[in-house]
Amino acid sequence: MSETIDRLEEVIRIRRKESPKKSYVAKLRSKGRQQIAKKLGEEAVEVVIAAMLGKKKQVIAESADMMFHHLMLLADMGLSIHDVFAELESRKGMSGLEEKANRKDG
Ligand SMILES: N=c1c2ncn([C@@H]3O[C@H](COP(=O)(O)OP(=O)(O)OP(=O)(O)O)[C@@H](O)[C@H]3O)c2ncn1[C@@H]1O[C@H](COP(=O)(O)O)[C@@H](O)[C@H]1O
Repeated sequence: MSETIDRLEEVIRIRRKESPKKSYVAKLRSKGRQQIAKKLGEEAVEVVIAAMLGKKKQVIAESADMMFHHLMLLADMGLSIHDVFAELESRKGMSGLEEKANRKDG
């Protein structure tokens, strides 16, 4: 699982520098961060719709699209999914309700 993510992060890092004519990653990247973020939002909505319809296969496919675009957005910001994993790790053992109560303003 982590290997798949690591491989994909590496592919994205390399493909970002390709010609937009040859690579989807390069093409979307050339449109700017707003477009990457927009695409992530669209894919997330598609996951939600598939889930509401109870379509498991579609949820899997749309989740893959969403995760791929999330990795692209993180890469565009000089971040890695491992930064997100570290944040999740730091929350270990803390109830979501407790975390919410301790939150200042985000
Ligand atoms: N995992 C993915 C991946 N998942 C989704 N997508 C693309 O994300 C897009 C999702 O958009 P939509 O579903 O809305 O379909 P669309 O109609 O093409 O969307 P528009 O952008 O045209 O609006 C599609 O074009 C998919 O091909 C991906 N494109 C690339 N990868 C990986 O990235 C690697 C490098 O890709 P290139 O940069 O194209 O070489 C590939 O080998 C794959 O491993």
